[in-house]
Amino acid sequence: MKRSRVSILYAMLGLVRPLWLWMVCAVGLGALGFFCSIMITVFGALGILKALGAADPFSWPFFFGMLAVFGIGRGVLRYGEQASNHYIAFKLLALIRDRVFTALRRLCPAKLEGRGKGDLISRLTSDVELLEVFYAHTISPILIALVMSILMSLLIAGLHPLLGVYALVSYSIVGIVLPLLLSRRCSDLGMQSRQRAGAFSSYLLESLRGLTQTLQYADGEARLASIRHQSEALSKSEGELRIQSGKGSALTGTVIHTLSLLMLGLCCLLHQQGMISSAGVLLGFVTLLSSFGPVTALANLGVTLQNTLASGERILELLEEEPLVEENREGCEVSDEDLELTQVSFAYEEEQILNDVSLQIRSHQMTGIHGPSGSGKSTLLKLLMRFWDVDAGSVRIGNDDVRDLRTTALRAHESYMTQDTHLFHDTIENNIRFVRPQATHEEVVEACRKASIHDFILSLPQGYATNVAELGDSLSGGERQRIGLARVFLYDAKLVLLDEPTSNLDSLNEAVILKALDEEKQEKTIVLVSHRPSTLRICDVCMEADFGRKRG
Ligand SMILES: Nc1ncnc2c1ncn2[C@@H]1O[C@H](COP(=O)(O)OP(=O)(O)OP(=O)(O)O)[C@@H](O)[C@H]1O
Repeated sequence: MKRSRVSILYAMLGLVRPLWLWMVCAVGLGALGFFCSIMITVFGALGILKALGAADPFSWPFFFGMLAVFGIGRGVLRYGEQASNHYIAFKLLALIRDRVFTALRRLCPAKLEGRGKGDLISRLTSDVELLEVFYAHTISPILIALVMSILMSLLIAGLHPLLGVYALVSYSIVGIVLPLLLSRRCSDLGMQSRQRAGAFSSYLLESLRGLTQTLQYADGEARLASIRHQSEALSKSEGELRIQSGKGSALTGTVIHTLSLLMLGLCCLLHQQGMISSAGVLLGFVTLLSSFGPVTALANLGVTLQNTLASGERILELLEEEPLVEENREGCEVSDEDLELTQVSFAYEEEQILNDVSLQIRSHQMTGIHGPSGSGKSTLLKLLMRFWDVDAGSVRIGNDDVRDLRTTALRAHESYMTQDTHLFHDTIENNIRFVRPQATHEEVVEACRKASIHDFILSLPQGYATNVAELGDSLSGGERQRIGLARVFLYDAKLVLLDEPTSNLDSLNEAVILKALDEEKQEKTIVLVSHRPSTLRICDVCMEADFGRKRG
């Protein structure tokens, strides 16, 4: 659902509430800074009038003193404004990143499984970065422009009320009408550019991951052509945004100078009517001309705001996305009893994978599951982990539906080894220990012996301290699989779910691992999915995965 720009702005502004004092500070310092800068020009005009003998409002020492005060004040105040704005912006970016990571934890794994990882990375990095523009360079300029427009209109009205009204209208044209006009002209460009950047990151990441496949099947040219095409499309939408931005600046400059010239004409007219002095003509003209700074900042926002709002929308989408599986924080503890599926039906969108399945898995036994590829064996394990919720029927441990169990208790009770073992950029030991950070080195070694990976680790240059990044992709599928198994042994959960734990192993390593599993099965409930008869042989019971899959 595409949300309105107002609602995005409202949601983004809501985040600033806890930092409102800093915002007041930024606006106050910014407005004073602009005031100093305008006064430098106004005092310059007064100095010219004094030099020409047309007016003598102050002495020369006072004149130069004030110029120095305004000059130095402008610099110091601008620094203070920028410091406050950036304090707000970076505090908020940290808060937003924290919220995004919390949202990802909530959505994981069901909502993230099919999602482009590059797009997620682009949301987490460049989209969040772009919000810096909003928090540091958008909110306070709007407020500063408002304060300064009122203040300067009142000051100019001191010369003649009509001039004050004209100044207010001029500020409104530059600060409100122009930004609205410019932002409308490139309304969809910002979103299009952010979406293209996300899709491009996804494609690049995917291409890097599949580099060996691409090389083997000579798909390089086609990939390169697609990368070129996407890169050109992205440059095109960014280029169009930049063109709009250039056109916007040109239009703003023209409008400001036209309004200033009209002001000069109006001042001359009032002077002819005897309503203002000749000094008033120069002062009115110079004051208006030099005071467009705050509203010009807004005119330029018209284009950049589109990009910022597009980023804001992509982040809000992620923050507000409803998880498929709601975490249970107050449910009951998990009992070490039989598992039971009663009339379970489950589909990934249209793909019906389990259809009215009822089965029982006895505790303290090893249950083997085999069956054709795609029949839903891994899906069954994920339902036992409650990575997804069933569409109909129930998954129970003892008397409790898994939906009623406290999710953290369920995770502590279960250990799930997937078909791919992901290794983090860390030492081999830490890659195993992270499942139980308080485990001793001896416990890690013991788990590795059970997983038949201890001798291999010792053969590495730095043994357990070897960083997997140093090994690059050189770890074989079987070695990765055994590291995954070592994690399972170290985690020591009551319910162990193993998805093809031996598919990449030679029979010697398979035998060591099966022996270790066999020794543990008295105290644990083990569910083992495998295509290998040699692995299934050690199971107490074996069942065929006949789950009634239907194609949508
Ligand atoms: N996150 C998902 N979204 C949509 N479809 C999915 C998802 N995960 C799996 N599937 C589909 O569900 C079907 C069953 O997958 P599952 O991994 O459970 O089969 P399996 O029996 O374990 O297969 P294998 O023996 O090949 O590992 C497959 O067709 C798969 O494409």
